[in-house]
Amino acid sequence: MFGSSFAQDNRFKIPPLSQTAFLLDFDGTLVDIAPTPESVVVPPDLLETLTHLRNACGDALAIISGRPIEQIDQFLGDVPFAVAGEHGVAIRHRPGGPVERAVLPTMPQRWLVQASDLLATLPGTRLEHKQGGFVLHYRAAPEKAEVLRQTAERWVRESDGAFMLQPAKMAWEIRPTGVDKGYAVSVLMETAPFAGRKPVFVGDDVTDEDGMAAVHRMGGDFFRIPADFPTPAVFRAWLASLVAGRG
Ligand SMILES: O=P(O)(O)OC[C@H]1O[C@H](O[C@H]2O[C@H](CO)[C@@H](O)[C@H](O)[C@H]2O)[C@H](O)[C@@H](O)[C@@H]1O
Repeated sequence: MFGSSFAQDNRFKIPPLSQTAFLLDFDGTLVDIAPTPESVVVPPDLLETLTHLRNACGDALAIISGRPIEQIDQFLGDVPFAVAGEHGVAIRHRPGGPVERAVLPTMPQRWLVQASDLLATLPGTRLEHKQGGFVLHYRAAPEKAEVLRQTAERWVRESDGAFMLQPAKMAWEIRPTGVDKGYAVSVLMETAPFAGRKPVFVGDDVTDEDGMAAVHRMGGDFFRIPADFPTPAVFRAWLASLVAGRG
């Protein structure tokens, strides 16, 4: 029902696809949130929709994720043209191109050891290691959120601004300060095929707000799940309606 009303709703009006650049978050936006990072399911028709979208917008399709780029590759293959991972730390401008990594502070290995030891005592929690930081997941043990937050805050405090605590969905992430999703959007929008187009960012989480702020500064549009699209499925239906010419 929602899908058939996009064309009538001015909130969802965007420029012709030939003048638009799409910068899309992954978890909770393109795909539904799953119990664990690796159990996410890419719906069969999503790859087809994104392929049509990329063709229609002259390759100006990027995924801007908190995940490492390699994980996005595992889920989406070479369907997106550009990928930014780890909240903007890593950027690949084109398929098969080099991954550019921002030069940022190195995380003390001691934190990782301490995190690993702590989580071993907290059933239901899990540690996700990234190149520049790590995530403390508590989706299966929500009662552990507070103890994990307090511990993570101590690490961040002792880093004297070099690292930050990123609130995430049922998780806390320790990540280096200095770049964010807004940085990734700005960098990508400087070069072809993105430059000169109107950016559209879609996301669902706190980390996406930097991307939204960046496109807003550039005169672009942003949409949020669930405020604009109640679920990733409705967002996917909007994308499908765009490529079908009904957006
Ligand atoms: O920026 P995103 O592409 O949205 O990635 C954000 C984080 O997503 C993953 O964690 C979240 O999604 C999992 C799968 O649905 C879920 O199990 C977990 O509770 C969520 O926090 C991923 O694991 C992180 O690395 C990303 O930063």
